Amino acid sequence: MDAGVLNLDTLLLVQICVTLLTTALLVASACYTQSPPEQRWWAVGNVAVSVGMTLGNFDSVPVFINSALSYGVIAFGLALVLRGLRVYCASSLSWTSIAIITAIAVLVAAYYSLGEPSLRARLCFSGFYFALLNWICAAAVARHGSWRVSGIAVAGFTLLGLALFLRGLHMVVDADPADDASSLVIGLSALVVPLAQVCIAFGLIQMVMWRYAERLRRLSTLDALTAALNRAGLEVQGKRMFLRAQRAQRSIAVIMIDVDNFKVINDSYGHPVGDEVLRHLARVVKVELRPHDVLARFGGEEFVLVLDGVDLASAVRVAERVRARIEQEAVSLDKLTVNYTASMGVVCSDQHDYDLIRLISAGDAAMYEAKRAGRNRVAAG
Ligand SMILES: Nc1nc2c(ncn2[C@@H]2O[C@H](COP(=O)(O)OP(=O)(O)OP(=O)(O)O)[C@@H](O)[C@H]2O)c(=O)[nH]1
Repeated sequence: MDAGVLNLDTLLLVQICVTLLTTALLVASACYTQSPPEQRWWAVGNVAVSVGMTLGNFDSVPVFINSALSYGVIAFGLALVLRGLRVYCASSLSWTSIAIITAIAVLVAAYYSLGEPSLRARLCFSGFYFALLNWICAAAVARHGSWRVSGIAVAGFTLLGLALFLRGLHMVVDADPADDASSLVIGLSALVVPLAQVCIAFGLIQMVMWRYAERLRRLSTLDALTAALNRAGLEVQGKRMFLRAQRAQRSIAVIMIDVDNFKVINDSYGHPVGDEVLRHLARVVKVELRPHDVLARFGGEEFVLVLDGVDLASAVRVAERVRARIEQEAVSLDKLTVNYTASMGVVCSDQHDYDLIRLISAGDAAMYEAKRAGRNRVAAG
């Protein structure tokens, strides 16, 4: 296939249009008021790459501008994209590193355009250098998180790097750098580059959307006041825990916790203090939790604690520890100090089978037993 069939000028135009479109896509999504910082780096980085590519395609401007300056701006843009990726991966890229990445591009391109002019050397360098930067971007994302989330972006950066690398390699091997139009490799890479750019833009937006959806999903299962699970979260995680425990024939215990005379606390000190009591209770219980245990706010001032692989006697000991800590620790808010207590009902799958709903209602009954017996105590059911 002759590269002329691919019409190099048209492909170049397509490449610039796609760069502008993907830039617009990234800028538009970054304009959303709560856009994460990485998205803004990607948008600014893409703008810089677009500007650099446009500068590089002006034949009428001095050679320093269409080589050194345009290469510098493209490298700067890629470094900003890399910074965004590092921010996404909870890390960063210093301004010194960004300056070094940019300076290398400017200096080498300036050397081959002003010092020792060589179009071939300049094109080789740009192919290899930009390929390397894209592969560093691919590696930064690939190391972090799952392929389902970042696979498209990694593929895009890898593909773009490969197209640029082949372009550079082609210049080393046999091309006449002044005669791009006759080269199949150049034509094909001009076709692959916009494809990879679209891949990268969609991949980056997908990464952010996925994280956003994850955050919403997590928030929808959490109680906003105490950060314990809410009932929806308990249903999902509790069921999973029960299935795991049943399969492994492990006992599972449920502790129902209810603040004593909470209405009196609210009425005497006000709702903000009542809220602080609930937050305090959740904090105290969380200290006792192992990573796979679950705490949920069941309603008002009632909490459920599900302990995996724990028998009734051990669960009673945990409940007793939590009860004692609650009794000892005072809650302070706005110069007010309040002491409160809680009653607890403890039940275990050994006595009541592997059924979350049944265990919760049996635990509730045991907890009311504790209330009837005088509150501030633990009752086993
Ligand atoms: N501050 C605050 N109060 C809440 C919240 N949810 C429910 N309540 C209050 O919790 C109180 C529960 O009162 P009751 O059901 O009578 O229970 P109690 O006073 O703790 O009495 P016993 O359980 O018998 O010890 C009610 O006054 C509700 O308004 C909340 O999120 N914050």
